[in-house]
Amino acid sequence: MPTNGVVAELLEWDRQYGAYLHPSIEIARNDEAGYHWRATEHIPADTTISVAPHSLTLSYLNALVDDKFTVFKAQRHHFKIESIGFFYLMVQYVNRSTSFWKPYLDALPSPDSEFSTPLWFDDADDLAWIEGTDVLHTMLGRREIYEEYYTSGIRVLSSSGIDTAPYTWDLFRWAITMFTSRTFSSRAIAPQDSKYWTTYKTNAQGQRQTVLLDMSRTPAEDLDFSILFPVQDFGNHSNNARVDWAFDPGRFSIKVNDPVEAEQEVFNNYGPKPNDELLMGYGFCIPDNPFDGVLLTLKPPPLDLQGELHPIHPGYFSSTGEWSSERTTVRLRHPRMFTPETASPSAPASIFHILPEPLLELLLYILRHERGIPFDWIPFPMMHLLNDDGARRYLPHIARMIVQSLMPKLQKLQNADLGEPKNQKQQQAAIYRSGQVTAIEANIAALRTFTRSLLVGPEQQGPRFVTLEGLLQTWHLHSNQTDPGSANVFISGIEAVVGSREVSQWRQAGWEDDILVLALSAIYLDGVAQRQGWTPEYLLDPTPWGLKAAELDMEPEVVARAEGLMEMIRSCAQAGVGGEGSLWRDGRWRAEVIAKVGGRWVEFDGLMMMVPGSDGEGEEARLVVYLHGT
Ligand SMILES: C[S@@+](CC[C@H](N)C(=O)[O-])C[C@H]1O[C@@H](n2cnc3c(N)ncnc32)[C@H](O)[C@@H]1O
Repeated sequence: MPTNGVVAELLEWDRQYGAYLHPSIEIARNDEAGYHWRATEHIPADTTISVAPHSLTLSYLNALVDDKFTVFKAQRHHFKIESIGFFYLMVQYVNRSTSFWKPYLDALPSPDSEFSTPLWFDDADDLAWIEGTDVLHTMLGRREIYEEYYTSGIRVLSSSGIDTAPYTWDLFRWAITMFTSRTFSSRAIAPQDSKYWTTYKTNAQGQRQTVLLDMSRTPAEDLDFSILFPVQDFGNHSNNARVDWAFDPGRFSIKVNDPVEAEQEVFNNYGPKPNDELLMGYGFCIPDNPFDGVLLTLKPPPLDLQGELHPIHPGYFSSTGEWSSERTTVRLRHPRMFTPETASPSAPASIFHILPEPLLELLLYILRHERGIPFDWIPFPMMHLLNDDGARRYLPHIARMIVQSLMPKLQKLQNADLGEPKNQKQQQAAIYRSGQVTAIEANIAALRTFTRSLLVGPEQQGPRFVTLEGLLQTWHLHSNQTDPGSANVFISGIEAVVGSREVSQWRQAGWEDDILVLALSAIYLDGVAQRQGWTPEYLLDPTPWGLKAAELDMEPEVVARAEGLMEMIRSCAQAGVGGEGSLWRDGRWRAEVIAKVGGRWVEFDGLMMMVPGSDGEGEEARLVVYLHGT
C-alpha cells in the first residue's frame, strides 16, 4: 500500500478509537527521519498536539489476556515480561491480517528495513565502527540476553503447538528494535491509587473489551515495562523540543510548549539521552549532544575492602554476593566548560563537582585502603573530598586514576583506522565515536588542569606538587628560624657524595628518585613537614621510629634501596657535613625510617608529570611529589 494509504488508514483507526491528532499536523515521511510529524500551518505555543487512549497500547498486558494466543497467559512463568512483549508483537505481525493493530503494524518500519541499532551490526565492516566502545560491550551483553529469550520463547511456542517457522531471529530482532526505538514507560498507563491495571482484548464477537488485571502480587520490577503507543510514537526526537507529556486516567497527551511554524517538523523529546543510549535504543546519534558522556567501569576493589563495602553498598554486588561490574559502571558527563582548548578555568577543582559521586567515593576508599588506613564509612564523600583538608590530598590521585582509566579507551578510539563511513550504521557510529573522543578528552583536560594547578611556586600557600628542586626550595623557605640551615645542610651533604649542588647533575647521575626519597625523609625528621601539615595521614600512625622492616609490610627491594641510602647518610655524617648537631648525625636515621617515610611518600603521593623544562624551555616529564599544606 502506498505510504499515503498506510497513514490514512492508521489515522482513521486512531480516530475510531478516540485518539486525536491536531488538525494542523500531518504524518510525513522522508528517507532521513522516516515518518514524522509536520505542521501544515502555524501551531501556537502550549498546544496539545496528540491524545491517545490507553486502549490502543500494545504491551505484555495484552498478551496476558489474549483469548486467541493463550500461550502467554498459560506459560507466563516461562517468559521474562520483556520477552513476552517482543513475542507478542511478533505474533501480531505474523497474524497482522486479523490483528487489532493492523493499521499500526502496516505503518511501522518493515522487518526488512535497514536498522542501525548495534544489534544489527552483523558485517565485520560495520562492527569495526563500534569495536572497543561501550556500545559494543552493552550490545553483546544485551544480545546474549535476547538470544536466550528467543531460544526459550521459541521452545515454549513450539511446545504449545504453534508453527514457529515464521518466527525468525530477524523478526525477533525487529520486534526488539520496535520496542527499544518507540517505547514509552508503563508509567503512561499505570492506574492511580489502585491495584488494578486496565488492559484490552478482542472478544469472541470481535469487539474490544476492557479487562482489569489484579497486579497487587506482581513484583515491583514487573510493573515497570515497555509499551507501544501507536501514533504517539511517530514524533522524532530533538533535544531542543520543549514538550509536556500528560498522563491522565485512560489517556496520554503530548503538548508542545513552543510555537511551530508551518512546514516545520514537530518534534517530541525522548529525554536527556547520551549518544550511546540513542544509538543502542534508537539507531541514531546527535552531533555535539549536550547529554553525552562516557562510561567508566571500576575495577573490583581488593576482597577485604569489598567485605567492608558490602553492608553499606549492597547494590554494588550481585544477588550471589559478587562484585558487579555492571552495577558499578558510572557515567562521566562531558564537562562542557573544559574543552581541551579552553581548559583554564578559574576553579580547577570544580571538575570534581560534576564527576559521579559513587566514583569519587569508591576511589577514595581504594586510596585509603592502599595506604593502610582503617575503613571508615564516609557519608558525604563529595563534600568530604572537597572540603576536608585531610581528604583533599586524595584529589590528585583520584584525578590520576580516572585519567588512567580513560586513556586506554581514548587510544582505542583514536588508533582505529576506519576511513569514511559507508552506510547509515557507520555514519551513526561515527557520530557516537567522535562524541566519545571529545567527552574523554574534555574530562582528561579538566583533570589535568586541576593537577597542574597544583604546580605552584614555593612562596605560595596551599597544596602543591613539587619536583626535587621545588621540594628543596619549599623546605628552605619553611625551615625553622632557629635551625635555618637544614635544607642547605642537606644539599651540602649530597654535594659531598655526588660532587655537585645542582639537581640537574643529580638527575644526570641517576640519583634524582633516591634523593627525593631521602629529602622527604629528612624534612620529616626535621619536623618541618609536620609543622606545615605536609605529612600524609598514612605516615603519622604509627610514627616510624623503632619500626622493624617486617612491620612495615614493604617490598624487600624498597627496604634494600633504603639500606643503600643509609650509606650516603653515614658518609655525610663521617664527612662532618653541617657539624655536630646536623641532620646527617641524627640518631633516628634508619633504613626503615627512609622506607616508611620517603619511600611511602613517593610511592603513594608521587607521580610523573609534565612540568616546565629546567632550562626554561618546553616541558619535561618529571617525578613530582604532593605536599598537602594549607
Ligand atoms: C519513535 S520513532 C519515531 C518515528 C519514526 N521516524 C518512524 O519512522 O516511525 C523513533 C525512530 O525515529 C528515528 N528518529 C527519531 N528522532 C530522530 C532524529 N533526531 N534523527 C534521526 N532519526 C530519528 C529513529 O530511527 C528512531 O529509531
